[in-house]
This record gives sequence, structure tokens and C-alpha cells, in this order.
Amino acid sequence: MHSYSVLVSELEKMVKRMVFESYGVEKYYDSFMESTNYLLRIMKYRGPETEDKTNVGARDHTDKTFMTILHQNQVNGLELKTKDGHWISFDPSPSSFVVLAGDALLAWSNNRVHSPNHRVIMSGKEERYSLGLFAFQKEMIHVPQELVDDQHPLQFKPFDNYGLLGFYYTEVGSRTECSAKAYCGV
Ligand SMILES: O=C(O)CCC(=O)C(=O)O
Ligand SMILES: [Fe+2]
Repeated sequence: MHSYSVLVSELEKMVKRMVFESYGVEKYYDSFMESTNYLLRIMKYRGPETEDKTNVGARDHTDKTFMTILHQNQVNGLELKTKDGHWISFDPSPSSFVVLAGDALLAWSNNRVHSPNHRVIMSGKEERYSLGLFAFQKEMIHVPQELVDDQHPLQFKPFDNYGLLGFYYTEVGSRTECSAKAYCGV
């Protein structure tokens, strides 16, 4: 378990570096990484009672993380919503990892990186297992000044990633369409 989380956190670091480099803000990468916290969770989803039905394994949501990395057994079920509102399912190979942007990345990037809605819908008899590596930031997140200009005015105030998570679990937070905008939007 420990070596799995070390390996997947290496993948998370690599993807994050690519994101920082692609926006030309790699000078913030090292200090950003020092403040990253990981949570590894194992999820088990049962199939529906009868085979003609489907079961909602996880309701439609966006993650409150900065980034999430998912890995599953051979049973599919994860669906992602495209920006134009279509749900898509997919068939990852056994060695595939799914990298999802969370709401903290959406806010950090000043709304450039979309954090997609996703859900788990179960069909068939087999159980689905997935492993999720959830990356959060411990320290306040600021939109890099390089990502703010006349065409891209600042959209998010500095915010606390765990505060965003806590807000999502409140009555109001659970009902808002974009928790990042409601929590720390300008
Ligand atoms: O099991 C999965 O593939 C997705 C789980 C998920 O979306 C979550 O725990 O936030
Ligand atoms: Fe999720």
C-alpha cells in the first residue's frame, strides 16, 4: 500500500510539474509541492440487485482536491461529464490511471483548468474497486500573478483547500453548482 502511494504520488508530481511548466510558473512548483498532502482511499462499489438495473455508486460531483488520481479493477463504472454536458464512460486498460483536476486546480489556474463532474454508475454483477489518491494543499493557495491579466481578470481570492472541502460539506456548499466560485470567487 505504501509503495503504491509513493508511485502514484510520483505520477501526481509529474503531472503537476507539467501543468506548472505549461503555464510558465514552474518557479512556484517546489514550494507548492512542499505543501501537498495526500489521502489514499480504497473504494468498493457493489453491482445492482438485479442485472437489468443500474446502481449509483457515487453521485455527480467535482473533487475538492487540487488533483485526483484514480486506478480501478476490471469493472468499469466511472463516467465524466464533458463541458457541453454529455456523460462519457470509458474502458481504461489495467495499467491506466485517470488524472482528474479538482476545484482547487480550477481556482489556482484562474478558471483555466476545468474540474469535470464525474460519477460512478454500476451495472452487472461484479464488484468494482478503485483506488483514489487525493492531493490537497496545506497552505493557502494563491492564483499566480502570471495567470492574471486584462484578458483574464482575477477570479479567485486566496483560499484554503481544506476550507473549500469543509464548505462543500455544509448545507449551502453542497447545493452550489461551483463550490470554488461560491467559496472564494471574487
Ligand atoms: O471510484 C472512482 O472511480 C471515482 C471515485 C470518486 O469520484 C471520488 O471518490 O471522488
Ligand atoms: Fe470524485
